[in-house]
Amino acid sequence: MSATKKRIVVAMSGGVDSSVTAALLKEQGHEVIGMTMQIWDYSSFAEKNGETCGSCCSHDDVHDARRVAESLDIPFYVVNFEKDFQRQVIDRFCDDYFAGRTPNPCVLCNQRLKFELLLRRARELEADLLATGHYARIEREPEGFVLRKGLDPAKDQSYFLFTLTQEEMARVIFPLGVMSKEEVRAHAARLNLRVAEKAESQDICFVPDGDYVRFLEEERGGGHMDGEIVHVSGQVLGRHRGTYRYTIGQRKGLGLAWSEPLYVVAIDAANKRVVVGEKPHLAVRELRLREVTWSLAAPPGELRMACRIRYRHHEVPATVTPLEHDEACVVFDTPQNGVTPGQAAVFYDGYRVVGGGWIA
Ligand SMILES: Nc1ncnc2c1ncn2[C@@H]1O[C@H](COP(=O)(O)OP(=O)(O)OP(=O)(O)O)[C@@H](O)[C@H]1O
Repeated sequence: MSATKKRIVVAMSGGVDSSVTAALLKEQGHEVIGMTMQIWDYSSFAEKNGETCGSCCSHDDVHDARRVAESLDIPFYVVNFEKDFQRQVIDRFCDDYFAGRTPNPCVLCNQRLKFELLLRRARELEADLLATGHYARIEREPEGFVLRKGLDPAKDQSYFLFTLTQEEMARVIFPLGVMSKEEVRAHAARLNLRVAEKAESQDICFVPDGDYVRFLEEERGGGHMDGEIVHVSGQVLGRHRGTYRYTIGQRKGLGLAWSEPLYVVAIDAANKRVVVGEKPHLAVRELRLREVTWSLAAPPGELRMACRIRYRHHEVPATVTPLEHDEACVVFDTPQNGVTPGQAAVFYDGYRVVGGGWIA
């Protein structure tokens, strides 16, 4: 194989982005191999609910990915990671909700499945690289690999990728990171890919109808997290049917009569309490992170950075101090609403991802 021609495994979901990724790499003359992870038994959902609905792990999508691979005339493999997905993503998703947190399963799926297990499979096939259709960029700088935001601000997915290590970044490419979604769709049309008009995938692929409460109760049963709704002053205002039904900042569906609008400001799962307060009670100046990872080495002391506390949050200036045991403390210049345990906080220096961790 020539120096520039590489063997590249493309993680194919059946969607537009990864299909275009595979097609462009093939067009550039690389040896491309398609690989799809079967991560969740979609048929059980469809059976229970009598529905059809595409998501990143449905059988329809495996079928679509296979069809695209056939049209590109590339080898195609399906790897069954259902057990790993259950253990590493779904179980933690449920654990988080039942512990009063609001999880972000996409980060874990990237970390544990795509860039650990799938990357390992790619290496077993002696591939030089693993490519995905993520909108982010990996660049090599003198001090090491650097993860950067995708150029299209509306599509940037760097937030979901903050856990990438140097070893992983050396073996992963994101060819779409320099493109806009329109450009990608135009490539799909030009390359005659039949997924060109396919809809975007769902937020949480294993909850295709968005009813995560039903999903949790099917997984773990309901009725054991019922308790009181309490005002920050200590006054009991009512009862709820499970702490996992609530998330920080939630205003709707509380069913409380009060002179001012009330928001969920804390979820105390140990005592099965949902704590509510007026809007000013949502503001948080400081938070603690656990399982913090840094793109390069952990900085020796505090750093000024821009911090994003959920995917659709505009990053805000903060001081981040690394602590022992992979923890960190973040102090915002201006208090932020909606600081939610279980979500990821990601630090940026301009376009560059410096690190991130899980809000404790
Ligand atoms: N089941 C899967 N098997 C293999 N790779 C996957 C799978 N799901 C997602 N990916 C990879 O991760 C990337 C990002 O996934 P995400 O769920 O964000 O999809 P997306 O942005 O809608 O992309 P696509 O249009 O390719 O579905 C995909 O482009 C693809 O490379």
